[in-house]
Amino acid sequence: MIGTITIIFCAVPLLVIILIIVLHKKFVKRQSKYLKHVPGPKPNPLFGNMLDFAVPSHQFANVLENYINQYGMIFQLFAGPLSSALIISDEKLIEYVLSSTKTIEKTDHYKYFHNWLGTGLFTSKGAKWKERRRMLTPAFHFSILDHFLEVFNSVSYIFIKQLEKHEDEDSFDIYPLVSLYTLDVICEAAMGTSVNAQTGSNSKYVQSVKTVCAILTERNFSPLHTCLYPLTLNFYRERSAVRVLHSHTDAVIDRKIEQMKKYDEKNEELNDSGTKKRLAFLDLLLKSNIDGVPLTREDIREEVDTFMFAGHDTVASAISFTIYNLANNHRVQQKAFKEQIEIFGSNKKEARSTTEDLQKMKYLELVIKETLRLYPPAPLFTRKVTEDFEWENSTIPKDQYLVIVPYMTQRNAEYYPKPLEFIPERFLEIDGTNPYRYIPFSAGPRNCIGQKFAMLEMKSTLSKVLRSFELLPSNPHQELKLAPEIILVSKSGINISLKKRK
Ligand code: HEM
Repeated sequence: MIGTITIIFCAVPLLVIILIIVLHKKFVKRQSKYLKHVPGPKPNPLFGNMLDFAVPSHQFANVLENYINQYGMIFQLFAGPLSSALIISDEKLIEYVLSSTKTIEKTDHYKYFHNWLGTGLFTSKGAKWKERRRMLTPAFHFSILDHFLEVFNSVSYIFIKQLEKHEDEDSFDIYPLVSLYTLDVICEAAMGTSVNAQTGSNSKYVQSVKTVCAILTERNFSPLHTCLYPLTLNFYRERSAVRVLHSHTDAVIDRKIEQMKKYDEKNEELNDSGTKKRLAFLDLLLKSNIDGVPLTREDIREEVDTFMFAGHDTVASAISFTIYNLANNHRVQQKAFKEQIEIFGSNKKEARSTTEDLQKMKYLELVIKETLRLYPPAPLFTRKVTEDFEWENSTIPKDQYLVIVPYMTQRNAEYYPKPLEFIPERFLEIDGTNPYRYIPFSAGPRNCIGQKFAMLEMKSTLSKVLRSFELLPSNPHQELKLAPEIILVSKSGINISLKKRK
């Protein structure tokens, strides 16, 4: 009896492994038929090339760099026995992929976001994505974004107070503070309410956002991410955090609907005290419709939640790395500070930026652009091929996964001389080059809808920081350990030091 059980226990896994190896061989044969001119490392029958990524996440970029040195800017990796992806940092193929309707769909990895975001703009596809994109584009028009300046100005006031607590410390990690700040900004902008993330008074909501973002990152890099996920502790932690997030958003929507009922069309731009009302994306969503049909409560919630996710850690990463670069490049900081003095005068540390002020910050814009080149907040993103297409003697087949890697493209010495040096002025001289070598906000029809909002937020925040503090390198100096997770982060923190300006 025991002998029979032992045989079954040994035979079943063995058969499964043999089956996987046979299927893998067939899959590799199919791939090499289509992608015969695409190089790449030989895959292991059970793990593909994933064993090379069994290193801490801050070493992923080195693994990719070694591959690029060996195989070039388009190569194939196997993400397991039966799944392959083309890893692309070549500007011409990026241009094709981001412009073509044959590659507009996102991969199945975006399904991980469905529990929280449903199928809002970031995760939807096909006709639903098209309708939503058309409906939401006016909400990001420059004239409407003007309303958000007031949000940036008032929330950054608290941010500066939080930074003052770290004055004269030799070294502190600025990222967690910036991340709470951008969460406050996006909550006010998306929902028109404050969660006071910086001062900690609505910590249940804030904690749930942080929990879900951390679990999503882990899930993207864990082998337990697919069918085994419901057996993990994270599954239950995510479920309970998402419940908190949804009930918060629902309550805000209900309150907004009640408020809107109170005001007639004539008064709707005014609040209780008769002053101009702050506009939130939610106000616009409540007035939106598709072909005359208003959005349902669930439709609205998924878009508000989408902005919450897409619009907070991306901007936090960008602002933190820009502050780091300013702190570590004295010449650049001096030039950026001089520009601020020219706009505001020398005794206007607390002055609120107007649209005209922000337009004048040309050098600060170059500093931000150069930061997004070296430290793109979305270091890679993926697409799925929906129809075969030809590329340099290969057929890229339907269902093929494509991984676009701005982090590598934007550090390529062929595209950017002295690629690892921080030189904002390089953006004064790049006219005429292929725009697809610079894609921190992606490009084409599925690019970042929040790009202008993000640029305004970054400029207005950094202007305030530059006018309030001299930014200094941390002491002792701490190397960044860059990890291209969903968002680009530094595993060793983004450490700087601050001195209050007189
Ligand atoms: C520095 C800040 C930001 C960066 C670098 C950034 C980058 C990106 C990138 C690379 C994509 C394409 C992702 C993909 O294809 O999977 C994207 C999409 C998107 N972003 Fe941003 N983003 C930023 C800020 C924002 C903000 C502030 C918002 C909202 C207020 C936002 C909302 C979105 C949405 C909704 C999408 C999906 C668009 C679609 O699929 O049609 N982003 N972003």
